[in-house]
Formats: sequence, structure tokens, C-alpha cells
Amino acid sequence: MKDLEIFEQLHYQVNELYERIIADLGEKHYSIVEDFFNPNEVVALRGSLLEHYQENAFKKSAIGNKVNEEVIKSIRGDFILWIDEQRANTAESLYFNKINTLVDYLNKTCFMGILQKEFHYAVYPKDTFYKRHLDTFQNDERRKLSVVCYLNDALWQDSNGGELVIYTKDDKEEIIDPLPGKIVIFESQLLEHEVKPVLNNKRLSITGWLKTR
Ligand SMILES: O=C(O)CCC(=O)C(=O)O
Ligand SMILES: [Fe+2]
Repeated sequence: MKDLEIFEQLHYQVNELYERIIADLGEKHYSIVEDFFNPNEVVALRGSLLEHYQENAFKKSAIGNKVNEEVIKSIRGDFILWIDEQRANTAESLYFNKINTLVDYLNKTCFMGILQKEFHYAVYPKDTFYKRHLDTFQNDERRKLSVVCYLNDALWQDSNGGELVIYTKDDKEEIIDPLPGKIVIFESQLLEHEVKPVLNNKRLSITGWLKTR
């Protein structure tokens, strides 16, 4: 009986997309999936974000964790709202279901040991940005993987700016347009990155971290 239980825990169906993410992470420490969320899912998530935003639920982002809660506009200008998985609405539940399925796969196939996660909505109004940084400067060594998902509408233009730039380990700059449904996953402790100034419009996203204990 014990053996069977262990087998059940390790059993999984090979998933091509997740395998690609794992291979990318192994090779270059980040992975980009253009259409992780389909257009309907993006519409639902964007609607949910905007509803909270219109209720003025978002707060100016801070630098550092609660011990060091300073607002430093010269470093980052986004507004955020943490998402409570226990009180998730329909769109948010859909989001967490997809993320949890990926996390289960990573834990089962790569023994990543992801036990916790935290996600927030983010809005970058015109003229805001997030200067080059490492996500672990938030005084949280447990952050293992950063996951960003873009919720802009399908009409998002290159001229709106707001690109994510990842500074790769082979000294290149990977420039990523924040297009709807796209997710970017990268190793939080390893890759510096920045959000270029938003030149037009509001840039919408969900950002989160998969954490070890
Ligand atoms: O929105 C992005 O593309 C990245 C956001 C980011 O780097 C962060 O919130 O730490
Ligand atoms: Fe970051």
C-alpha cells in the first residue's frame, strides 16, 4: 500500500508546454509563453483588475518588505493589489488553477519544493517604470520563481512602451512586449530585469512569486 501511494504521488502526464518551460529555465533561467491565458481568460482577468482599480483598492507600491515600507517613486511607480487566493473571484480562481497546475508539475518533475506563492495585480500608469532590480532585494530569499502575466488589451501598441527587459546571464537584453495572455517566468534570485517607462495608456499585469518554505 505504501509503495502504491508513493507511485501515485509521482505519477504525472507529460505536458509539452510545461516541459518547454522547464527546459528554458534550465538553459537560460527564464521562459516566455505567448498565450498561457486565452483571450477570454484575459478579458475576465482584466475586468477583475479594473473593477478593483476603480474601487481605489490599489496602493502605491513600496520598496522592500514590511520592515522597510518606503515609497520610492524614482525606482518604481506602479500601483498594486495583493490577491487573496482564499477569497478569489471566478477570474482569479481560474488564474490560480492554471498556476497551481504548473506548480504541481514543477514540484513533481523537478522537485522544486514550491510551497507558497504570492500574487498581486499591478497597474503602471503613463510615465511610470520599475528600474533594473533583482526580486530578492525585497528581503525575501524564499522567492524562487517570478511569474508575470500581462492583461493589456489586444490593441496594445509597441509605442506604449512598458517593455520588460531581462538582463540575461550571457549579457544580452531580452526585450519583452507586455502582450495579453503572455506569461514570463524567471529565476527571482538570478536575473535582473526592469520595466521600461510606459509612454501611453495604463500597463496591466499580475505579478507573483513561487516560494520555498
Ligand atoms: O511587470 C513586469 O514585467 C515586471 C514587474 C517586476 O519586475 C516586479 O514587480 O518585480
Ligand atoms: Fe521584478
